[in-house]
Parts: sequence; C-alpha cells; structure tokens
Amino acid sequence: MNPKQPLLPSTVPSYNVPIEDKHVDSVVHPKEVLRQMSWGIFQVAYSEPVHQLSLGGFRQRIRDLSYSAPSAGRLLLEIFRTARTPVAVHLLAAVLLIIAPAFSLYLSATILGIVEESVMTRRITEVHVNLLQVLVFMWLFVAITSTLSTRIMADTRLALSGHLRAHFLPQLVDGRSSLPEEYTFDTEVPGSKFFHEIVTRLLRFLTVVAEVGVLVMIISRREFHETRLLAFFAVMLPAVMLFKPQSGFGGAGFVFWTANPDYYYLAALYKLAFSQKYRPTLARDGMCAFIAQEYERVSRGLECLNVETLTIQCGVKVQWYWDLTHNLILDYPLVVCALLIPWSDPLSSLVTMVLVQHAVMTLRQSVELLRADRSSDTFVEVVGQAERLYEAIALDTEVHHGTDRYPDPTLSREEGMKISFRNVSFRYGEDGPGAVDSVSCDIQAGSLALVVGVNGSGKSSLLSLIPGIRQPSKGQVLIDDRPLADYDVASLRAAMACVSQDEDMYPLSLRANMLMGAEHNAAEVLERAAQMGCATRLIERFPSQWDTVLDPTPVSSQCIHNFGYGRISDLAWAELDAHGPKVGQTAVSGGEKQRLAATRMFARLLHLKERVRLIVCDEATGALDSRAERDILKQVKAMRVGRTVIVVTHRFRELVGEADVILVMKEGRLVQQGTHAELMLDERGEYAEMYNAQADSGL
Ligand SMILES: Nc1ncnc2c1ncn2[C@@H]1O[C@H](COP(=O)(O)OP(=O)(O)OP(=O)(O)O)[C@@H](O)[C@H]1O
Repeated sequence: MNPKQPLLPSTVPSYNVPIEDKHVDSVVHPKEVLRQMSWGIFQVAYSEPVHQLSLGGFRQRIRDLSYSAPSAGRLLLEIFRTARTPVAVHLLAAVLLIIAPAFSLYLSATILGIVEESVMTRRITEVHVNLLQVLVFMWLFVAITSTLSTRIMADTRLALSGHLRAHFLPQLVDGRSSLPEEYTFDTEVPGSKFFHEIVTRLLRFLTVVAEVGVLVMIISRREFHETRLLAFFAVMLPAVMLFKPQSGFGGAGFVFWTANPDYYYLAALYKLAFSQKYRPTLARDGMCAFIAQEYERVSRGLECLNVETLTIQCGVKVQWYWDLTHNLILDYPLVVCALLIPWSDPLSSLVTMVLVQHAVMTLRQSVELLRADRSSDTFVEVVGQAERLYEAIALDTEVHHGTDRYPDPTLSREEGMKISFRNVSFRYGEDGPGAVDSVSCDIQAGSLALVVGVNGSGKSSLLSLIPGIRQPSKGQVLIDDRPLADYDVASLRAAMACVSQDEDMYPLSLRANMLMGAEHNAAEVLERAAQMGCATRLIERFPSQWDTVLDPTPVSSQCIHNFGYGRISDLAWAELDAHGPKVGQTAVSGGEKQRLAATRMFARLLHLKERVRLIVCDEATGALDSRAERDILKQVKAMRVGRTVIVVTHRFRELVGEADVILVMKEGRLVQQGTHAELMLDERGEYAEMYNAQADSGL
C-alpha cells in the first residue's frame, strides 16, 4: 500500500466523494505487492504483504534483530527489576497458556485412544474407567487454568503498566520544552507495549509450535492412511491460514478512482443540492428541479449508485482456489476425512475424524492470533522499540547549561536581571523560518522594557531565548553579563516569572496550578494573586472554586470493557457516575483564561518573592477588556522593585511614558530602540507609524 494514497472513509457513499483520478505509485513498500481490480466503474488498488522467504530478507532481519538485541535485553532486564512479582506472575501465566491447548489436544487423543481400544476389543476394564475419569478431570483443570491465566495476564499487565510509568517518568521528564513526536509517551506506557508484544508474540508462536508438536506425536501413533491425513492437516492448516490473501474486514486497505465523467458530474450535483453555500442561489434561480432531474438521469446510467466504499473493500477478491482450500481445510475437515473411510477401518476413521476436528479448531484459533500479529508491527520493529525508549531517555535538552547557580553574587544586581542579546539569530528547526535576525541590545537591570512590532515580527521568539527554552542559532544571550549557557537552568528559571498570550491551565486543580507544590501561606497567596490577576469573581463562580480542574484528563481505566471481564452492569455504571471522578470540562473565554494565567504568574511572584528578578508578560493581556488589562499591568508595575520587567503588547500607548527602553521588532530584526521620546523623533520610523496608528484608532 502506498502510504501517500488516502484511504477514503468507508462509510461515505462513493457518489458523495469526488476524488481525483489518482495513479497508484509504482514505488510500493518492499514488503507489499500491489493488486488492482475493477469494481463497477471504479478501479481499485490495494496492497498485500508479501511473505518474504528470500535469504537476503532473512539475513537483513537477523541483522536488524542483532542490532536491537542489546537494548531489548537491557529493557527486558530493567522491566523485570522494576516489577519482579508482576513480571514473574505474568510469565508463569503465559507459560501455562502455551501448554494448555497442546495438553488439551493430547488429552483428547488419549481419551479417544482408550475409547477406540475399548470398542475394538469390546471390553472396558476398571482401569480404563478410572483412567478416563482422571483424564476428564485433567481436562477440566486445563480449562480452569487457561481462564485464570488469561485473567492473571490482564491484571498483571495493568499492574506492570503502573510500575513502568512510575519508573520511566522521572527519566523522561527533563527541562525540554517538548519531546520530538516519535518519543512522546502521553498515550503509551514506556516499555509496556514492548514487553506485552514480545510476550504475546512468543506465547502465540510457541502455542502453535506446541500444538503442532502434539499433533505430530499423535499422528505418528495412528494408522498409515490416517497418519498421512493428519500430517496433511498439520501442514496445510497453518499454511492456508497464514498465506491465504485476506479480503473484507481486516483485509487490505485500498484506493479507488474512476475515469468516468458522469461520476464526477453526479458528485457535483449532489454537492450543489445539499451545500448551504449554493442552495439559496439555486432556489433563487429556480434551478432545484433541474438539479433533481439531472441527478436522476445520470444516476440511472451509473451502477456506482449503490456501491459504497465498504462494499468495494469486501469485494477485494481472493482467487477461487484459495477460498476452496480454506473451506475444505478449515470449515469442512470432516469431508476430507470421510474420503478416507473406504481405505481404513470405519471406527478408526471415526476417531481420526474427531481428532482432526478438535485439532483444526485448536490450531485455527492459535494461528488466527499469530496472523493478527503479522498485520501489525513486525517482530523486528517491536524489538526496536527498546532502542526508541532509550534514545528518548538519553535525549539531551535543546539548550546546554552550566552548573553555576543564579544569581551570581559577584555580577548580579539588586535592581533586577540584566539581559543582553549579542548578535542573536534564531530559526525554528534547521530548515525552518528565521524568526530572529542578528538582534543586539541590552535590557538593563531594573528597567521596564517594552517590545513592540507587528504580528510575526519575532517578539515571542526573541523572548523565548531568555529562559533557555530555545537555543539561538547564532550569537549569544547574556544574563547579568555572563553567558546564559554558564548557568544552572533550574536556578535561572526560578528567578523568572513569565506569562504568555495563550497559556493553558495544567490539567490540575486551579489551586495546584497556582501553587505548584508551594504550601507556604497558600490561602493568602491564592487570595492575593487572584485579586492581582482580576480573577477573584471568576474563581468564585466555579462550583468547586479553587478545586476546579478546567480540563481534566480523562481517566480511561475507570472501567475495563470487553477485556476478559464481560459486560458492565447498569448498576455498576450508576455507582461510577455517583462516586467516580468527574471529568467534565469547564469552559472559559480567552480573556478569562488570561486572567487565570496572570493569577498564576502573580502567585509565583508572591511565593518566590525576591528570588524573582525578571517578569516577562508576552501579550498576556491581549484578550482582556481594557479595564482588566490596565489593572493587571498596574499590578505588574507595582511588582517592579528589584525586578526587570519586559512587556510585549500591541496596545502599548499607556505604557510608553514609563518604559525605560522600547524595542521595535520588524521581520525578526530589531529596527529601533530607545525611549518613546527618542523614537518619536523619527516620524517615518516603524515605531512612530505604529504609535500614530494606535492614536488614530483610539486604542
Ligand atoms: N513554533 C514555531 N514553529 C515555526 N515557526 C514559528 C513558530 N513560532 C513562530 N514561528 C514563526 O516565527 C516568526 C516569528 O513569530 P513570533 O511568534 O516570534 O512573532 P510575534 O512577533 O511574537 O508575533 P505575534 O505578535 O503574532 O505574537 C513568524 O514568522 C512565525 O510564523
């Protein structure tokens, strides 16, 4: 399957989906073969995996496996050390599950053997009866063991996930602003999928091996004809199941296209008839009847009218001989066995037939599971997941930091943090757009700096370099005249209180958001911070007030559906509703969100007190009404003593009088800097234009 080809949603009627005439790439995945077929007016293309039996492919896989093996071994060992008991119990249950079906097959063969012998000799001894009883009890025991083992495996898997989360989380959380996409573990428990897939695949493979082994043992004891028959089934069944091309649900993904112009015309008519965009005009011009007539006329000639994409998928045909072989081996094994009756003893044939039926049922189930594995990641890919986890753990933070704690007693000043940019450039990614271009300036300790510029001029990008979230691609950022990279990043960030324009609350209670672990004077800090952030009334409005979680994380493990535990009763659901965690979201407007973000920043300031030497407000009040914006900025200014303050805002007129320096950004460059009076001298300059535009619009 060419991954670039879109897979159309199967529930959408095909006449509703005008798609371009797409030609299927001749470059296909090496493990797949492209097939095409006609379906009505459509051409359908889909890919199927090819069973690579080539020596080269095999060698490559061995090479890949041996490459990933050390990490995989290390991870398996680490998982075992992290949760010895769940892992040991899980593995024990897995071993029992491997043995159970093969043992059950062996028991049924033994029981049938005893029955056969008794009927042949027309004599059933007490020994036979006792043996039969023991065997039946053993059978029962196997059934119970299998059920229990399945449940134990499910339980231990959950327990193991908990252990692994707790074990790997501290290793994966560091100062990075984000992990690359391939290393995110927000939906995946690190190591869990790896462990589970390895165990399950080995379990399924060994189950089939054990079943085939027992079958071979049984075969070797039967009559010659029957031996051949059983051997035939033992080989053919896995072969048919593994290699037969699949159709219908679970089959290959597909693309379809047509060169039939009527199809596209029909699609256009359909869109015209139902799109809100065109209907008023159609009605106004009296064209509705025409559309209906045309649709009827064209659709009569098109057989695609009743064809849905789903039907196409089911119609992906498998050659007839595969279907026939599949039916004979899997669905009608008794028919094949019956063919042997003329050549063997009828009783013996009967016993063989029962055995074959049982063996087919058992093997079929196991091979189906094995086949299901093959449609997902390959074993080599699963083993490679260990590599990915260790790479994520070993990832370095984007910015390299030193060990010197901030503030530096020899350089830092009481007035606040001094920030200097020396020819600083920054771009997003190696080939990404240049956001900051050769900026050089000083923001003196204790000053109020205003950063202005049109959208996209690089203001936020420049400020993101100060807490060391991003690394300049060129130049240097100095903090108190010393390279930022010399400082220990945690102590540096503890000296900053930043708030940006689109800041979300963490999925924790508002209290936790504001305090983030700080317990000292909590109530006082919260009350004061809410006042400063203009959020007191807002928080009082929430039913749970400070305990409100605005966007709670859904707790997916509140119930386990269809996972070995069957249906969940209505009563149980009601209990969960009554006592379970409430996961509803609380909607807040953009302005309310900014009030809460400002409150969080003030809470940080109140808590960390004089440790904070820099305040950065990056368009943090853009969505607020003008009164709230004025109040919040007033509070920020009131916190200036002993701190440098940087404010980015598009409505800057009220602040210009107090600003010690105004930095004017344009297309990533710092085009002007100075006080308001100095900048206004250049009447045609960027700053004067922006200022006058604001004055004209009354902002
Ligand atoms: N995460 C990102 N990835 C790639 N490009 C980005 C990213 N963030 C910003 N940019 C680009 O960098 C340039 C500068 O953006 P930046 O957000 O720094 O400007 P700004 O002056 O703060 O804009 P605004 O006033 O709209 O907030 C823009 O061209 C923007 O498209």
